[in-house]
Amino acid sequence: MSTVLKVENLSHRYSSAWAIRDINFEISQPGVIGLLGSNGAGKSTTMNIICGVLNQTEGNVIINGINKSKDPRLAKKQLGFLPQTPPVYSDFTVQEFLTYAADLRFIETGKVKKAVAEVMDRTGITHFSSRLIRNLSGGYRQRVGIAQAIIHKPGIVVLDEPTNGLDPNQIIEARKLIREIAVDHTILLSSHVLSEINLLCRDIIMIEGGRMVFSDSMESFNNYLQPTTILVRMENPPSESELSKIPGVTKVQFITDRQCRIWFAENKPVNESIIAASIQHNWKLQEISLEKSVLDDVFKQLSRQS
Ligand SMILES: Nc1ncnc2c1ncn2[C@@H]1O[C@H](COP(=O)(O)OP(=O)(O)OP(=O)(O)O)[C@@H](O)[C@H]1O
Repeated sequence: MSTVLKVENLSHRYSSAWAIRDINFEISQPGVIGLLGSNGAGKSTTMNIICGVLNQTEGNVIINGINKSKDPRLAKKQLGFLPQTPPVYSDFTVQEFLTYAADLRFIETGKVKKAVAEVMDRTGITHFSSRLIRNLSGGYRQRVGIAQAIIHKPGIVVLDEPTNGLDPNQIIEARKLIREIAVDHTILLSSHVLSEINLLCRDIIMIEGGRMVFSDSMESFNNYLQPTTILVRMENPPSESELSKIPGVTKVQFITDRQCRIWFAENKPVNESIIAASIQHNWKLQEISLEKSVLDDVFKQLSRQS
């Protein structure tokens, strides 16, 4: 399948410091690709460059074979963008705003009406077509934001933290819509929340401190996450110091009277030793489960390796 987006040696320097250095990746088929990074990692800078809002200091962005620096207008035609704050005008109705967006995206005048109707249907906002955007809920405003990003049927859609600021129900709805759109679009979606990327994305690109530290399938990322702690619940638990004596245990912390979290040395889970000790001392084990690394630990591990 042909490459939809290629990012080559991308670096950007704001006045005082480098925000991103040497980012490289290639995306070639429909689906959602996650751009994961903590706050300040460089996600927005990368996305703003890809979408032509910012010019990179070094490197290339090639969209559907078109180099963004050489032919920005044609490159932009291949791309839809929803920035962190939806670029919607509160005093426009949904229909007026999308008609305006169609114009900005160079859709031929005779085809605008149909494009607006189609995209409202696709994003589930037809019933609000005459409503002022200022009177829409955050979730529907976000739908309008997504609609303007796909109205011209671009090859790639870039969504910068699209579920940020939405309530839990709106988040579920937004994810559903993103999955639907991903059936025939390639979506690059940023988030600082691993679980969000995990739920939505086929592949993951992770940046930290402006550098790319991981790029592979979500499946191999999940395999990479090693368990580092065990959550244990016992009806008759021993003291913290007694648990700490089990070989391999590095730290014990009680969360409630009967539940504790146990840390162990890297790659050496101590679950079997805990089960054996519980039987021996009648601690009455009720629950034991391995917990995978928290995102901060993953960032640290991957950053160290790069
Ligand atoms: N206009 C700017 N001028 C100077 N430095 C900037 C500017 N915009 C961003 N930066 C810096 O560049 C780095 C990357 O910022 P960026 O906004 O791309 O990160 P991010 O991963 O999108 O973070 P967030 O999730 O908080 O938006 C940060 O250190 C940030 O402080």
